[in-house]
This record gives sequence, structure tokens and C-alpha cells, in this order.
Amino acid sequence: MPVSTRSQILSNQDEPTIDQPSRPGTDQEDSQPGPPPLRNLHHGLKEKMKALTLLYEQQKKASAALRNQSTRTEERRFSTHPSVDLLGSGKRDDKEPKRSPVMREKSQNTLPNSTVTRTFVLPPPPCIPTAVPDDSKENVMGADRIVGFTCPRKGTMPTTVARKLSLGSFVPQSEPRGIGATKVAQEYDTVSDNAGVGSRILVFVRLRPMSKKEKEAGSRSSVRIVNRRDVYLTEFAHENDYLRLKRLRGRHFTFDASFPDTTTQQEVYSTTTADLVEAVLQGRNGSVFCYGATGAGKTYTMLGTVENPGVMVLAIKDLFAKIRQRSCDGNHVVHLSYLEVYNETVRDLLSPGRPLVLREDKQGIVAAGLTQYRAYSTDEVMALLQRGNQNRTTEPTRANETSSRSHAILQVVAEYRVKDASMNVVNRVGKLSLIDLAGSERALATDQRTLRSLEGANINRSLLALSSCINALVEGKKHIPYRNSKLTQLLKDSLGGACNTVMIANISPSNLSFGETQNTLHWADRAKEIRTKASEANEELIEVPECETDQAKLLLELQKENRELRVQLARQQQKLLTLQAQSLAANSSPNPSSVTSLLSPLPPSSAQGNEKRRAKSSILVGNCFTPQSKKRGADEMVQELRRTIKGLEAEMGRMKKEHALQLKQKDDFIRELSRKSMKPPERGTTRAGEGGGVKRVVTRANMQPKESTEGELKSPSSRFLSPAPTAKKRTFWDITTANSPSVVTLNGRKTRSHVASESVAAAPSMLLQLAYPCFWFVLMFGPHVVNCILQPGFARQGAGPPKR
Ligand SMILES: Nc1ncnc2c1ncn2[C@@H]1O[C@H](COP(=O)(O)OP(=O)(O)OP(=O)(O)O)[C@@H](O)[C@H]1O
Repeated sequence: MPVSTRSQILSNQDEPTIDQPSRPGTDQEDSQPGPPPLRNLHHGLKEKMKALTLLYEQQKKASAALRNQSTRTEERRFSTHPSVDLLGSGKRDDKEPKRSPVMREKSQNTLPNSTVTRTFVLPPPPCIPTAVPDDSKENVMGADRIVGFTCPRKGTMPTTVARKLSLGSFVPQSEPRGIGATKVAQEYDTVSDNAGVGSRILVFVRLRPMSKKEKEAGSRSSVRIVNRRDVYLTEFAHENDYLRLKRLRGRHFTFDASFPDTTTQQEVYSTTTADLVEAVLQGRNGSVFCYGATGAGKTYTMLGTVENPGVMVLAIKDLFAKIRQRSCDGNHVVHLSYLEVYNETVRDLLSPGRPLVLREDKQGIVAAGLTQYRAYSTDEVMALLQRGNQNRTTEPTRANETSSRSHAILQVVAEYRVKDASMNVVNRVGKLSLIDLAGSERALATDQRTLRSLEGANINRSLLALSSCINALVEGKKHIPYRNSKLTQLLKDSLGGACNTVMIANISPSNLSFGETQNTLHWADRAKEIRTKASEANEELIEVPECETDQAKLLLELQKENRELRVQLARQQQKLLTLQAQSLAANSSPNPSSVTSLLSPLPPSSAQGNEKRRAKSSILVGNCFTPQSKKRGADEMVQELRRTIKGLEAEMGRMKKEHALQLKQKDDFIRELSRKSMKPPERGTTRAGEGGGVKRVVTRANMQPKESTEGELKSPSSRFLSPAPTAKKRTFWDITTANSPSVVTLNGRKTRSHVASESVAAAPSMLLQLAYPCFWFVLMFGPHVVNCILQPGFARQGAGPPKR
């Protein structure tokens, strides 16, 4: 049986085919029926390719007028994939693609919903795959060549010239534009956008340097960045892995800008975020988020280190510097909040506490109860940022020593007044969100069956929700599944709202992370197609009155408002101080009630007040030198001591009064007794006022110290002195001998017994003479009465002649 082979077909190319109807009535037809003529399939293909090439050329010519010099750049871009070099493949020719039937790339799309094919130059392969794989995005190549790469473009992309890199749609041309975007716009092809319709998300890629660990593991670089824009990804396989060697993949992506591993933080900031800060100062909202696998350098890009601060730090510095320059009245308000989404709960990083609930209001999705700190300087923001980062959940994993286990969102709201072109005063409010996402990860890359894996699962879930949202947005679906996770809820504004958004995709160069890098680049490539809504400036015109009187009025009003605010501030500060003092006291004392009573002013001197004061004094005595009291301020202690002294003095005064009263009562009693029971003795009873007596009468009143009569003591200790010298009961020795202890008095004066003893000493026989009646006297009235009579007061009271 004759078998037609490929060589036969090729050799019989001149023979008629189905497409070429044979001429009827020829000898050939009649005489040689033979096998039916075979169709050369290559003919159809060739024609199609020719048509396509023609179409391509036409389009190219048409667009050349628009693109001017970009054609040459485009052609250069279609050159051979550098991975061929990496793999050590054969030579290439830049002109080759023009003749090659397959290797074309249409960078522009003139028809909606058409497919753009990126093609890499290849020598004709010995065995070209007959069917293009389903995943048309993937390049399939042999061990040393890349076959093709297609990338479907949706109808959502602008049908005219494609990309707009600058933020021109929302930054007025009159305003200075950030260096970054301007530079990038100059370096790379920029294309016009439908102004006012909105802007698409700008996507940047940052490659980090190879880590020490990766180097030690012998990994090779699988990423190559060309022209600061194109990223080539190459897969490596072990030379013995024959199966994979034949199916190695290579990929090519183009982004708004791609940063090689040598790029500085400042370069990244000025290219990606500087323009967003500028837009925020125009009253618009902006978001920057870092996306990538764990350990790819997201936190490094966003936060950086002390020596190399990242985007967050540089953006805030820039914001403060610009706001100060532009604010027409020098006033500006910068509010700051910092939260994290950890295991699907939202937490405040600046004042950690209970998880926050997300609510949707007219401002968008907000975390209810999130602390908004007012910051006055960059340093303050830095301090807050540092505090927030200390509260952020980070754990070491196998993939990263300091892996962030949560998504962190720093939001800065800036408000200030500026004079516009027509010298009107305008109030502008803009919001900047800086987001450091947690890294997507494989369970094996981190840890299994631990809390880390639970965290990893939650991170992956929220990132999956993010990719679903990106897909839905790219496909122009009506329903975007923001509610699938807390992260997407919080990113709603950034992805689908009126916001200028920048995505920085972080990748690792290591071939060991090929899968993760490929995944990151895939989603980054997809995110390029998301268009956000047109962002309107949030600004309010403040009308300034024209005539001078109105201006003066306004000035007065503002001054009044200012005064009121100052008063309010002073009140608040006072309240704060009181609260602080109370909390300090409560912390330092084990008995809060006693401390509160100490801090409150003392009531006026009432009986109740005295009681309280006494109680307080005792508390103070107990607390004054306790270790807790040492903690209190020196002033407070001095005050407490003063209060103690006052309390003690009051107590002394009261005691003194009581004492005087008792004395008086005693004297009265004695006088009464003396009146009733006995005649005053002849001797020693001379009236003091008469001055006729030879002997001087010493009374109790004379004996009392002078100060006691005035009702005041000089020192608290002296007040505790016992009144014993005056109140002491007389002993026999008081009467009989001058050497008795009671003879010597306080003032060097002598007591009545002293006087008596003197006389006794002068005439000892007199004692004997008196002994007998005294004995009878004692027998009749008892020793107590005698003692009373012998008291010094008796002489005073009884100094006058008895009335009876
Ligand atoms: N551009 C860079 N230059 C120098 N070092 C870098 C760079 N990017 C990342 N690194 C280093 O790589 C390590 C991992 O980076 P980083 O912690 O930022 O990763 P990550 O993506 O935030 O990881 P995770 O998602 O686990 O938090 C860090 O030690 C960091 O210092």
C-alpha cells in the first residue's frame, strides 16, 4: 500500500491540490487514477501568516506616525529572550523575527478583545509543538529555546495607544510632578490615557539581592531585568532531570518599571510613590502596596532599616516637607492610623486592644474605634511608626527570620490650606495608604502544623481573596468579592475606588523560589489591567471677604475662636493633669480611698473635719516613709508633712484647752472645799495685793509657764510635756524637807511647801507645836483634803481672808 510521506508531499509541490482544481479532460486524470491528491497544509498556514504579517506591517506603519521614535525601541524589545543566553543556546539574529512565521509580538492592540502575542526569536525548531497549549500565556520551550508567549488583552484596555505611566490624569500640569514618574515616563514608552476616566494601577517590580542563605544553597539567578522595565524569568532544572529539561519554561513580563537588585530605596520611592504624595497634597487619595512571596523584600521596601529607610518613612518625610512649604497660613493637620490584619482580625497597632470591627460609611470602609493620632512632625510620626511596628506580629519562619505574619496598613490624612492660581484659599484633604502585605507562602516553606501554618493559611486565604478581586476587576465584573476577607474590604478603595494606586511586586532572584516569583509576576501582570475610578480632588474653597471691614470682622472672629480653643485646651490639660495625679497616686498607694482623701483639700475646722484630719494624719504617719511614698514627688511629701503638722498642732491646742479647764475645775473645787471645811491659817495667807506680808506667796498660777496661759506652745514636742510638776501630789517630804524633789521649781521659784519648809527650818519646834492639831485635822477630814489644801492653788485661792 502506497504511503505518502512528508518528503513525497514536499517533492510534489507542483502537483495540483484540492485548492487548485485540476483541469478537466487532461490525460493525467484519465490515464492515472492513482491515489487522491494530498493537500499541502503548509500552504494555508503560509497564506494566513502572510496575511497576518501584512496586517501587522500595516498597523505598524499606522501607529508609527503616533509613536514616532518608539518603533525602534519596540523592535529591540522583540529581540531574543535573554534566557537563551542564560541557558547557553545558539546564536540569534535581530532581523530574524521579521521572516520568522511565528515569532512576532504586537505590543499594541487595535481591536478590542483581540489577543496580543509576544513572540521570541527562535531558529526553526526540529520539532515544533503542533498544538499551542491551553494556557496560552505560557512559553513552552525545549531545552534551549523558547517557543512562544501569548498574553490575552481584554477589551477593558484602551483601544488606542496603550499605557500611561505618569499620573498626569490627576496631577495638574501646573504642579511640579514627582521626579520618579517623570523620569520613568521619559525613559519608557508613555501613551495617552482617556483623561478623566480614571487611571490604571501602576505596577512596579523590585528584585532583591540574593541572600546569603540562598547563595550557600547554591541557587542561581532566574530573573533578569532589562531596560529597567522588562523582566525575564527562566527556570532551571538539574541536568539529570531529563523530563523537566525538555519542558523548561521561560517568561517575559513588562511593567511600568522594574528595579534590579542594585536599586536604592530613594530611587524606588521617587519612581513609585513621590507622585502619589504630590497627588495627596492636591487633595486626592493614594495607595501603595507591596505584594510578593515571603522573604521577597516587601517589608524592606515599605519600612526599610534605620540606614536605608523605606517608602513609608520617605513618603512621610516628603509629605511633611511639602506641606510646610505650601501651607499658606502655616497650619496643617496630619492624622495617622496604623492597623494590622492578623488571622482575619483587625487590630490597632498604635493602641492595641480588642479587635476592631469594619464598617462601611460614606467615607468607605472604616475600622470602628481605630485611633487617629495627630502628628506635628516627622519625628513624631517615626516614633508612632516604631511603636506600631513593635506591636506588629512578626515571627521567624524557615523562609524569613523576621517574617511579617500580618498585613499592615498605615494611613496618613493630610489637611492644609493653600492659595490656588486665582489666589483663593483652598482647604485640601488627601489620604495616603501605605500597605505592607504579608507574604504568600507554601506550608513547607514555613512550618507545618503549628501556629505559623495557621497564620500562613490565613495569609494565603486573604491573598487569594485579593487575587479574586483583581480578576473580577480586570474582567469588568459587576460584583467584586471584596467581602471575602478583611484585607480586601480594607483595600476596596485602593483597588476599585477613586484612588491612585501603585503596586510594588517584590521578587527573589533565586531559582529555588521560581514558583513564587512566577506567581507574583503573574498577578502583578494582571493587576496592570485594573482601572481605578477617576479621583477627584477633595478641596473646599474658603471665601475671603474683600472689603477691609469684613476682613477685620473675620480676623476678630478667628481670634475669638482661637482664644476659645486655647481656653478649652487649658481646661483639657488641667483635667489631664488631675487624672494623671490621681492615677499616679492610685498606683503608688495600696489604699486608693486614703490617697484620694489625701489629695482632696481639707475641710474647715469642724468637729467632723477634725476627726477626718486626725484619721488622715494617722494615715500619713503610716505612709510617709513607706517605699511607696518615696515614689511620690518631693513636693507632695512636703505638703503632706505640713498637713500633718497642722493637724498635730490643732490637736495640741485642743488638749491644752482641756487641760486648762481641768485645772480651773480643780482650783474651784479646792476653793469650795476650803470655804466649807477650814479657816485659813494665819500664816502665809496675806493678800497678795496688800503687800504687807513679809513672805511672798507662791501660787499655782505663778508656777505655770507663761506660754501656757497664752494657749500656744512653741513646739509640738513641748506640748506633750507632762503637767506633773504642778499637778504632782505632795509627799511628806514636800512639807518636811527643803531637799524634797518638788522643791526645785521650773522657774527657780519656790513652792508653798518650800516656803513652809523654810519657816520650819527656821523654827523646828513649831512643827512639833503644830503636829498635834494637824493629826486631828487629818483624822477629821482625811488625807485627801489635806493634800488638796497643801496644793499651791490653795494658797492663791485662799489668799484673801475667809469670809466666814
Ligand atoms: N532590596 C534589598 N536589599 C537588601 N536586602 C534586602 C532587600 N530586600 C530584602 N532584603 C532582605 O531580605 C530579608 C527579607 O526581607 P523582608 O523581611 O522585607 O521580606 P518580606 O517580603 O517582608 O517577608 P515576609 O512576607 O515574610 O514578611 C531581610 O533580611 C531584608 O533585609
